[in-house]
Amino acid sequence: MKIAIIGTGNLGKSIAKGILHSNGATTLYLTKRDTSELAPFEKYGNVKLTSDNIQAVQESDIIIFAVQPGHLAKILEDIKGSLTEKHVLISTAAGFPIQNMEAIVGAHNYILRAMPNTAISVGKSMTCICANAPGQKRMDLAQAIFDRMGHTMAISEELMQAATVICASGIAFWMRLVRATTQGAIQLGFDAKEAQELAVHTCNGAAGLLIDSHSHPEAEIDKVTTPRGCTIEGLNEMEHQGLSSSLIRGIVASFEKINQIKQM
Ligand SMILES: NC(=O)C1=CN([C@@H]2O[C@H](COP(=O)(O)OP(=O)(O)OC[C@H]3O[C@@H](n4cnc5c(N)ncnc54)[C@H](O)[C@@H]3O)[C@@H](O)[C@H]2O)C=CC1
Ligand SMILES: O=C(O)[C@@H]1CCC=N1
Repeated sequence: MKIAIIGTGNLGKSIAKGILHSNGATTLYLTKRDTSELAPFEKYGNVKLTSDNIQAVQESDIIIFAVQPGHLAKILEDIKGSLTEKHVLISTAAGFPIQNMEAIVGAHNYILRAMPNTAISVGKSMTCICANAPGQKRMDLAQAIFDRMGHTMAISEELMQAATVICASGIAFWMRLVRATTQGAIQLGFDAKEAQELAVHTCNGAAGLLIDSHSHPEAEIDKVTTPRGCTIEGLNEMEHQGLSSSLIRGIVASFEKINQIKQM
């Protein structure tokens, strides 16, 4: 599989690492206006670095656009003359609708949007994907690529903004919860390194319980909460302080913001 990542910044580098660690590409083009920062990728034999987007497109089958939304239209204009029927276009640009891509390159192309998160670099991204009508024929291919780097879900485009908040911004939200747990553990006597280890692996275990058993969080909570015990005491105090409410309000605020700053 010949893949190009157009615009290898924060997310593009994470995707590149995920593809390389999952052996997901025979050739991987990474483009950036100044490629010097991408030098660490040169150690991989199948990686080619270039600032020439047209060359990367011509020599690849799957094109992943990981540029800021404001740069995408110009790049699509630049490369549209090099597109052939083999190309599958996948954009990660938040808030740049498929319709706008179609208006530039043509609605006959396979056009998809993917919203991975930065955990793609360690093969654990939650990636939501949607496609235009022709692109539906390439959904399986796109899901196969991103499934190698985590978990995927096909969604309708109208939910892409919500998916961005829950999955992409969600990494930051979960990090803050882990940090708060770590701070609590330090207050209880663990050193910072131990505290983070405890927090991270407990978080991983909680997610693992839900992923493997498909059970409901409250069912797992019921198994832990001894009547008159310490867990329910802590949980109820967290809720008195607004834990669930603050998370939900934060998610809604994030969603309102993304709808203000993005086009769709
Ligand atoms: N899923 C996620 O977790 C996240 C997604 N995003 C979305 O992903 C996209 C990329 O975000 P970041 O990686 O944070 O941005 P970034 O600014 O770090 O990376 C974009 C890269 O594109 C390069 N670039 C700009 N114009 C170019 C051109 N003409 N040719 C080649 N390269 C060019 C820039 O030099 C830069 O390195 C954005 O649309 C953003 O909305 C952003 C952050 C997180
Ligand atoms: O914070 C943001 O606006 C971008 C989109 C999703 C993650 N980062």
